[in-house]
Amino acid sequence: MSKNLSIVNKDLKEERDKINFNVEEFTNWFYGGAEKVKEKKYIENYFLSDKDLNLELDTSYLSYKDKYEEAVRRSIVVYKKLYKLHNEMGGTHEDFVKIMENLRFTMGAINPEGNPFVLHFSMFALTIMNMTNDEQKAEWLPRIFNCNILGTYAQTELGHGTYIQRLETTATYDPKTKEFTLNSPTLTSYKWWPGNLGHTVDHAIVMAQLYSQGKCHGIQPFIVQLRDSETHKPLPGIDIGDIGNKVGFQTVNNGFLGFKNVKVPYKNMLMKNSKLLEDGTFIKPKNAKLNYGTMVIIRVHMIIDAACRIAKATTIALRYSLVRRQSPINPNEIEPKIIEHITQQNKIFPGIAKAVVFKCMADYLTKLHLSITQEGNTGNLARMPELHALSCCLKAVCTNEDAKTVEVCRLSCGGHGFLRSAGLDDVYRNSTAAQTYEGENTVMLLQAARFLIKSFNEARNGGSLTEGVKYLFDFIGRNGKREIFDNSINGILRAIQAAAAGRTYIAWKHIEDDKRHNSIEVATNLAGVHLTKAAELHGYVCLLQVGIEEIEKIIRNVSPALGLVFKNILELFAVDLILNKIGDVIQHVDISNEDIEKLEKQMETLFKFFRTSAIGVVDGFDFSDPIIDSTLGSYDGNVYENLINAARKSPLNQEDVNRTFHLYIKPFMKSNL
Ligand SMILES: CCCCCCCC/C=C\CCCCCCCCCCCCCC(=O)SCCNC(=O)CCNC(=O)[C@H](O)C(C)(C)COP(=O)(O)OP(=O)(O)OC[C@H]1O[C@@H](n2cnc3c(N)ncnc32)[C@H](O)[C@@H]1OP(=O)(O)O
Ligand SMILES: Cc1cc2nc3c(=O)[nH]c(=O)nc-3n(C[C@H](O)[C@H](O)[C@H](O)COP(=O)(O)OP(=O)(O)OC[C@H]3O[C@@H](n4cnc5c(N)ncnc54)[C@H](O)[C@@H]3O)c2cc1C
Repeated sequence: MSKNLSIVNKDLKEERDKINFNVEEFTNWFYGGAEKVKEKKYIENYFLSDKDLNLELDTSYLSYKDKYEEAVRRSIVVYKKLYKLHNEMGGTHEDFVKIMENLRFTMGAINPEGNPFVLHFSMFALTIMNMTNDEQKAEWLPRIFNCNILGTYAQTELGHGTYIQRLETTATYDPKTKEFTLNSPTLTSYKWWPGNLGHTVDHAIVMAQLYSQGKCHGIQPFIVQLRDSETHKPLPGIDIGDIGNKVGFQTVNNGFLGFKNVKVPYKNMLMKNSKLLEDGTFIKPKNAKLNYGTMVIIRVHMIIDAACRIAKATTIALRYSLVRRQSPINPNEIEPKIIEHITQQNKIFPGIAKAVVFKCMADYLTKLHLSITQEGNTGNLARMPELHALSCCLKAVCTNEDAKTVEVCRLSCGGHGFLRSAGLDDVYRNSTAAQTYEGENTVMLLQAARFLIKSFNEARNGGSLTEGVKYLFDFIGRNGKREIFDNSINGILRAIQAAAAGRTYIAWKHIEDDKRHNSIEVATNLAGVHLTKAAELHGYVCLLQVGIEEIEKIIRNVSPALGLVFKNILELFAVDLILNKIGDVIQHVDISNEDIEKLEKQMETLFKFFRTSAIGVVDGFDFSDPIIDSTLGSYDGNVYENLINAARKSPLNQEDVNRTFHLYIKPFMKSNL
């Protein structure tokens, strides 16, 4: 399934013949074991081989409306099959999640501009699973699971996305009727952005300010029916629609929603955390931020999405760079594969390393999330802020890197990279959307910085710190002296830690100085640029630290040949990182010009070693051709044939003379102006 049967381009074959490790072993690591790879391939093939999907149709040429309708049609084909497969597998919840997780990437090939049901199968279902009491679970989960109702997560409004405390939608409780009345009191209170809301779903989790007994109790989640179950017409008092064309996500059907005196029964307020008694008495949750839980889960999931987008983009860029020839390096020699230009290696190899390190981080964060959630279920919420800060920080750093890397990959494919058929445009659009949704990245970094500043104060006062920020103690312990650089992987980690701690100190000092003339909030705002830089550096510390720990474990468990590749990848990530952050490092680390030159030389040596392994690693990401969906990145490397074949499918090429010639061009040419 994953390899097509055409003859492989000879340059690419020659590269593959030189691979000196077992690609399958790498694939098994990337997907969590041979069994999981088998499962992934089976699920992929199960869906993608279905002729009813009509994947031959290039939806990018369709109109906005036709794109949406085709996306809905294809999704229904997929979801019907999903339920069939789920039954065949045994029908457990774990089976369902297994299929969903594999389907995430397959879905990208089926609906490249987004899935009109994604919110139902993620945020809507997860919110009901995690924020309801037992009765509510019993009422809603079967209907959600069977898709008798379809839902989304409606939080963001026209006026507020970031500062959710100031959302304006109101839900006013009347104990006499035991109902809430939902209203959108202003234009800016209209819900705006929720995925699948426009014309697809009939229910939503609505985040609204709860008013009871004359008081506002902050934002709470409500499950609200929006459309009639038979006719799909908006229910009375509901003003709903699609928000229109966007930079990407064209078929996600993001919508707007206004309420005018919409009645919602008492039982529809999600009551796992906050509670409202029938008489209208409000009972606060143990931690008000528990209502932000679904966002945390999705931020954790977004790290693996970023890793996979980078993996896909680098696969395309590298395969293309191994078959494209241009510009002789020695004037009298034949034109080399463009990968021989060292600048091309510099564009692509660090990206491949990032995909691997981000995957390590995604695994780590998923385990951490599970363990902190289990603690939470026993009533221990102590580590919630740590998870919140870490997930915000890494969501921002990984999606920023993702968007940057995908764009560099596009540039590395020259002109052909600008073609839609190269397959990089949808990846880029999804990457850049991820920089904004689930928390705008600057805002996410500022949340992480809050945690850093708190930890810094804790460290100064001799308190205790969580594992991930213990490096702040080292900085304080050095008492103003700089960290001495040593050119080992741990030396690089210590240098990045020193830079992160140093920048945290600068931000902290900025706040302390400004506090003398301003409120703490104003002082914090004035230190904002330093705070975001500190949080970003902290994100890189986490990535490198987890990368080192995880890759050391991996090396102990894989063959020596693959172990060397992992070592090479880790060093590539580390050296690329320190060279990119050298300005911050110089400020806080005793590093000489010779050290920097050595690092630059080391990078060249690392490239040389990675030159032969790179194709094995990207093949090991194991994207099948339908998933890679790229004229430049297919397994066979027949890029020129692919390009001309794709061009011939342009709707304009289906006739040799377009009617505009007779309608406009010819009369214009004959008019003598
Ligand atoms: C059919 C059934 C199927 C079921 C199967 C399910 C299986 C699923 C399998 C896989 C699913 C994965 C699928 C993944 C695909 C996902 C695709 C998604 C597509 C797109 C979705 C996009 C969705 C959205 O965008 S939704 C909207 C998101 N909105 C935001 O992110 C808003 C950002 N703003 C905020 O989060 C907050 O406003 C804030 C955190 C920035 C600030 O909040 P605040 O004002 O209330 O706080 P303060 O600034 O006053 O105080 C900060 C204080 O609070 C602490 N804090 C904040 N948040 C938390 C938290 N979450 N936990 C703990 N603590 C928190 C913080 O630490 C600060 O503490 P201090 O001590 O410093 O005060
Ligand atoms: C593709 C996509 C899908 C989405 N899907 C959903 C969905 O399903 N459900 C849903 O509810 N929402 C959804 N959203 C909304 C999304 O979560 C918000 O757009 C996002 O949280 C950012 O909020 P905002 O639009 O209010 O930006 P703003 O907060 O207005 O940001 C504008 C600028 O102001 C800056 N800024 C704002 N506050 C601060 C601050 N405190 N400090 C410093 N700078 C600040 C930001 O950094 C940014 O540069 C989606 C958005 C997109 C793009």
